[in-house]
Amino acid sequence: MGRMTAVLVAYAGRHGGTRQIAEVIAAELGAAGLTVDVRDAADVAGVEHYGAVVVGSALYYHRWRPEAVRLLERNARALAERPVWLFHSGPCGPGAATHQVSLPAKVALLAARIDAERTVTFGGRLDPATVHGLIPKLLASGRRAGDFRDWDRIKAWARDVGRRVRTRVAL
Ligand SMILES: Cc1cc2nc3c(=O)[nH]c(=O)nc-3n(C[C@H](O)[C@H](O)[C@H](O)COP(=O)(O)O)c2cc1C
Repeated sequence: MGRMTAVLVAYAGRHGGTRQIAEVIAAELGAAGLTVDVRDAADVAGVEHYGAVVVGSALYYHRWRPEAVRLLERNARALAERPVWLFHSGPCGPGAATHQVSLPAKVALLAARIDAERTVTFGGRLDPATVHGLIPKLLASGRRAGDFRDWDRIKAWARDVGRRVRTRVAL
């Protein structure tokens, strides 16, 4: 397996829900025969070693986490030379499974610069026990409380990415 088949899956979140999505994506890509690194976006020094990159962020107040935005900003040129897939995770409650959220404006500009693939939205997880502060507790209450991550959908998306990586990246 050549160097260019290595894929980076970088994530940013606050309560571990997005990290677990990144890990499941990485496992699917690994099962497809790709070499995969899964990293906290804050720990990514560069993307030059990777043939393709997946970047995912949790949504907080309609924004991406700053670590994920910084990764896109700092590596925009190198990312533009590679296939890049973006995902975000957030919607909770009724309709979470199908709700597609558009990219925050700043991230949309970066995505255009990078020529990223179309972004996918995955449902999120809201646990009233782990969020801190009055507004977060309110947000995490009632019908929005729970785990709305659809693992089958996430895995199917990852398998599709894997297929595309294999056809687009020079082996
Ligand atoms: C304070 C707060 C604000 C949030 N804002 C949004 C939002 O604007 N859009 C959205 O879709 N989800 C929003 N969510 C839901 C989170 O994105 C969801 O809980 C996600 O799974 C968190 O990922 P993490 O565990 O990786 O931090 C918010 C959650 C909290 C606690």
